[in-house]
Formats: sequence, structure tokens, C-alpha cells
Amino acid sequence: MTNIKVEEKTSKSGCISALEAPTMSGNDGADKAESGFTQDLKSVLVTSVLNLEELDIDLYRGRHHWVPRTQRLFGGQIIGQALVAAAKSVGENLYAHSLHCYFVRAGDPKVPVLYQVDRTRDGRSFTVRSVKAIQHGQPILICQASFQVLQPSPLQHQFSMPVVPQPEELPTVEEIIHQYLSKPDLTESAKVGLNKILASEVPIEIKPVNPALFYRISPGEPRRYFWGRARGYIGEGNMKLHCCVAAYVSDFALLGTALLPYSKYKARFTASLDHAMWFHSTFRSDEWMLYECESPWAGSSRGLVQGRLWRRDGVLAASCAQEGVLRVKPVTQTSKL
Ligand SMILES: CC(C)(COP(=O)(O)OP(=O)(O)OC[C@H]1O[C@@H](n2cnc3c(N)ncnc32)[C@H](O)[C@@H]1OP(=O)(O)O)[C@@H](O)C(=O)NCCC(=O)NCCSC(=O)CCCCC(=O)O
Repeated sequence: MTNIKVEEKTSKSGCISALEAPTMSGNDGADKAESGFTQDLKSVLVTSVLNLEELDIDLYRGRHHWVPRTQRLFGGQIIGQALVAAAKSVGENLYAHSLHCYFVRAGDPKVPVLYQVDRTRDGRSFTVRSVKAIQHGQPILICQASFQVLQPSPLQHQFSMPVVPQPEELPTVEEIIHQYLSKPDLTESAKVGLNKILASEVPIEIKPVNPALFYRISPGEPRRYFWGRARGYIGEGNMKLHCCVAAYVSDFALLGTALLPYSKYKARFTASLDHAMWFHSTFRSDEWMLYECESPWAGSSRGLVQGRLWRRDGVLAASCAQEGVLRVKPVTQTSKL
């Protein structure tokens, strides 16, 4: 095995297992000072997007916040809300460890989403919930989520975190876009596109490690990295909520990784078809986490992408896998920016 860190201790030091250490990464004060957050600047993800309205037992209604330019609901929002709904029906002692979802219809941003929870099984260690997200009387997402009680294990290993610049050394998405906007040779349509990105209220802060690759300005291997965290303050102490926020973030910029080698094509229709996620360790979703995205395969108008969310202290917090539809058309213009 290469690039694997094995932790033989069962203590909290080094590679920490979520199932053994239900505390957060412990950098609360430092990060709040760096970002200027106070408890008053609550994350909109927590106060609005993931704050579901309870309509009846195991039936919830979710509101929308940011909607991508495609005018279909953001997949991460539906997954995050489905996980909130599932988590409401399990005990305090249970923690999400995995979820598996299919996006079966496009989400309509004009109406709310209903979440219907089925209590599939309650076991001694594992508890499973099935959630159906419904609009216009039809499912748009089917999700199964599994929860586990905290359990110690002598087996602990993980890959090593990629070595990349720290978030403090990198510009934000907004700073990068302002740099591009100041270029004199920018086309009108590029200006419009960039201003639309600036105006959109994405509730996640992003710092791409390689902006040219992130925005597909230059082609490259189907692998990219960005630092991300929920905008606003969430705070310590609610691991279930941090998992729901991470589920939201995990669908962001993931599928586009499969397009990175193809500079001669642009996206005509892309949408995630399914999404799976595994939670490994405790983390704070309002603290910087590195999202490592890679695509091992594309074909048949589909692409497979995999993601790893790293805590900045090197602990692997979560892993994801997703397949999406990729329909492209040839690029006609020579310059995109
Ligand atoms: C549409 C899904 C994927 C199912 O597809 P299909 O079975 O093909 O559905 P149809 O309704 O029959 O067709 C839809 C649309 O596609 C055209 N189509 C179909 N087949 C072909 C083909 N072989 N070649 C060309 N075109 C084809 C068909 O004509 C229809 O076109 P239209 O009439 O113009 O509409 C369905 O499963 C689905 O929508 N699922 C939901 C997917 C979804 O919403 N995922 C979550 C959102 S994606 C996301 O959030 C990622 C955002 C990332 C944001 C970021 O990173 O910045």
C-alpha cells in the first residue's frame, strides 16, 4: 500500500476516528478570528437551507437558497436536506456514516421540496433510514442513509492528505473573478458570466488551489483541489449538522472534474445522477477543509467522480463518489476569457 497512514493507537492522537472521538477539530477560536465570524453571523446553511419545517411525523419541507444557473435545484441542497430529515428520526447517540442517493428528476426551484422519511431499520449498532424528496407529487431524489453508534476499533488507516498551499495563501473565488474582470481583452459574454457568478449567493466560501484548472481555462488531468467552508458561523457540538453541511458542499464542483481534460468541448447538459458519501471522522464544516476531486473514468455520456474531504490537520473527514450525465458540444470560440 502506498500513500497510506496506519494509526495503531486507539487514542485521540494522530489519525482520529469519529467513532472514538466525538469532538470537533478544536480550532474554534483561531478560525473565527481569521474569518471575522461571530455567533451573530450564523451560516445561512444552518438558519435557512438545512432548517427544515416539520409538517407531520417524518414529513418535512425544505426551502431553497442558492440555485445554479441551470435553474435545476442544486443536488447538494437536496442531499443535505434529505440527511437532515433522516437524522431527525434517529437518537442523539447515532452518527451518519454513509448515504446513497439517486437524483431521479430535476428539482424545480419554484416550489418547496417535501421529505418523507421511512424508518427502515433500527439495530443495535446500525440504523437505516430511507428518504424520498418529492415535488409535484413525484420523487426527485431517493436517499438511504445509515447511522451508527460510536464504536472503538483497533483498525485505523487513511491515505495521506495531498500537499497543497494553505487557504491563507490563496485568493477567494471573488478575488479571482475580479482579477479576470480587470483583463482588457475579456469578451462581453465572459464578463456577463463572471458577473453572474459574483452575484450568486453561494453559501460556501471557496479557495481554488489552481484557479485556471478550477475554471477550465487550461486543460489538465481530471483532478482538482479547493479549500471550502460554509459561510458564517456554525460552531462546535453538532456533528450531525456538520455532516449535513458537508453533504451540501460535496456536490459542489465535483462533476466538472470529469471535463478537465477536454478543452475542445464545453458542457451542454451535465447533472449528477447518483451520489454516495461516507463520513469517517469528526470535523467542522465552517472551518477550511480541502476538497480533493478526481475522475477516474468517463464514457457513454457519463463521468465517474470521486471526492475526499480533508480536515486541514490531515485527517480524512469524508469520501464521496458520484456519477453524472456529461453531454458536451465542441467549443467554437478560441478564447473563453
Ligand atoms: C435528465 C435525467 C438525468 C434523465 O435523463 P433521461 O432519461 O435522458 O431523461 P429525459 O427526460 O428523457 O431527457 C432529458 C433531456 O435530455 C435529452 N436527452 C435524453 N437523451 C438524450 C441523448 N441521448 N442525447 C441528447 N439528448 C438527450 C432529452 O431530449 C431531454 O431534453 P429536453 O427535452 O431539452 O429537456 C433525470 O434523471 C434527471 O434530471 N435527474 C436529475 C438530475 C439532477 O437534477 N441532479 C442534481 C442537479 S446537478 C447538480 O446539482 C450539480 C451542480 C454542480 C454545481 C457546480 O458544481 O457548480
